[in-house]
Amino acid sequence: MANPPHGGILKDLLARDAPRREQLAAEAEGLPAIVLTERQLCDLELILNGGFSPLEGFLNEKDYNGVVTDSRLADGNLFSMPINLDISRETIEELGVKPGARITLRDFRDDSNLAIITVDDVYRPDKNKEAQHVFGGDEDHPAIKYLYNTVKEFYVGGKLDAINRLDHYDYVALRYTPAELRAHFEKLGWTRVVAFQTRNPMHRAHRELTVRAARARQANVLIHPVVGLTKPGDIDHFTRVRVYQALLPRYPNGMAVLGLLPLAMRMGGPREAIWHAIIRKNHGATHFIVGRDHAGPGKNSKGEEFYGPYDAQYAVEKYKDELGIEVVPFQMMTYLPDSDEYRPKDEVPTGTRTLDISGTELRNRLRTGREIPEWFSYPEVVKVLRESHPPRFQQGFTVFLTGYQNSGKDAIARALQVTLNQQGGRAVSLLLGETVRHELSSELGFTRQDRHTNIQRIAFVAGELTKAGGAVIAAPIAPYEASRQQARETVSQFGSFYLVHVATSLEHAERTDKRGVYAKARRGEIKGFTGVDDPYEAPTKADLVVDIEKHNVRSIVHQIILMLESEGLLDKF
Ligand SMILES: Nc1ncnc2c1ncn2[C@@H]1O[C@H](COP(=O)(O)OS(=O)(=O)O)[C@@H](OP(=O)(O)O)[C@H]1O
Repeated sequence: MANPPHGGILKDLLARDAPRREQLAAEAEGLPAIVLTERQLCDLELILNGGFSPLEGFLNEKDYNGVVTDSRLADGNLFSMPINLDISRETIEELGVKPGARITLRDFRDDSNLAIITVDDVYRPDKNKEAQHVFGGDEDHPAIKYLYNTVKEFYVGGKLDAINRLDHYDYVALRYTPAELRAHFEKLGWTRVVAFQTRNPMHRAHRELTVRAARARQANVLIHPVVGLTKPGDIDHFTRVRVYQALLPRYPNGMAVLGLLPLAMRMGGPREAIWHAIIRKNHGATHFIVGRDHAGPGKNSKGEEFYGPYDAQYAVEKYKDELGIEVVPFQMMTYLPDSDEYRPKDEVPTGTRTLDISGTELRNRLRTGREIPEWFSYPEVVKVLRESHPPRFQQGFTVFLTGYQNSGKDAIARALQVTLNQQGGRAVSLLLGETVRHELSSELGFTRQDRHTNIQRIAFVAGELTKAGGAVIAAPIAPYEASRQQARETVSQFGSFYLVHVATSLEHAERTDKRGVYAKARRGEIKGFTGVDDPYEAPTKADLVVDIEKHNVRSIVHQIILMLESEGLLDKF
């Protein structure tokens, strides 16, 4: 038998309401609807499937206050994380959200009606109190930032009627609801299950740790990674799930199961650890591993940790008896090269040589293509990570040239395109101002707003091509600093961005203008022309500044190539 759920009954609302499904679905069509955010959707999924048992809906004020202050629902049950449906004043007024009202909860991805909430109350939370009690109050904390910047002013409490389960299209077979996981354990004859929470790729240390935990308790292992929302900057869940799948055969046959958890993490350290334990208990696990700095958000702007390294372990220890899931605390695992084994840090005799590779170091090695040793990870795991993190010479990049019309930027861009084509290895895309104006921005003029829009369109396309591993050369005038900065931010999400200022003087550009565009502008036939009667804001933070009066196109292209080479982008093909 799997572990009984928190509160005694698994609140599988989907199963409970299945007999009334058609009736509820018809009712939902005629009700006002709230379209849920991504975080709310994650929360809803775990309310509907019983992952958050004993919750049957979003917290009303009484439950919320209890959870915030004492980690307890009004009925006394332990629950450490407030689960709220936040809503703006406008939505309240527009939809008539008031006690007794029934409101449909809708999925923003496909407009499907997922549930109906019967409003218990609508209340304004004390966000300062929530920030302080639940997350520790540090304003750099990501959940506190989210609370102040994104969470709406009011919370709606109320129980739910379930209509549809959320549709997923990735790794569907691995997304077990608590009931499904319980049935699976039952089928396997597992009675003792150690759950392992993770939002990172798993390597040898994690495999050793989970096997050790299971061995000591004669249990099996549930690898239960979060695939909902994790910390920004984490490796995406698609890659991670492929990693877990690659790792699974490294466990003794039949020892471990992989199940995905659609949780929206808050990085709430101690509070989050208790919540995680409750969720795992609901999924049937009997044991739960809590490591160092469990669900911690890293460091604040002053470089300090938000929580003590073992605060999460102390917190779950405190509620051990009523949690009803045995918490397995563990220290960091470290590698002992002389005996070729992993051990928890506190079990390493003093003076013994140890080796570790930090997450940052791993990312560096992936980026540069440097070796990742077998003592650290399995080749099949490394292969998956390398596919998602190609070394620099396979990554995309954007070279963004800016300067006056006829500054030479177009000639440089064309010559650079040819040079990169000669090098091979990447598709090269050329986005000349002229081409973009024709193909993407033909309805735009040259007002500040239109020019900004034009540059952001270029940035969008450059970002997508960079993501796909291409080399992008863009060469609009791009006269405004703010537009260029925003373009840099857009592209940098996907790869390197280099701003090259073609700082040829206006006099030179105008004097050598064979097309007579400047002359037209001077005669007033073109209005608001850059350099004539519209400003060009010279970049303050260009990666390279070149000038066609000082160097010819060939040597400028060479300078750009040397810059790309020094970044490892042209290393080897
Ligand atoms: N008012 C005004 N100001 C600047 N440029 C003008 C203007 N009107 C038309 N053109 C012609 O448009 C081309 C430059 O467009 P860009 O997209 O590079 O400009 S911007 O970055 O959006 O500011 C560039 O075309 P080409 O000369 O063919 O490159 C300009 O000559």
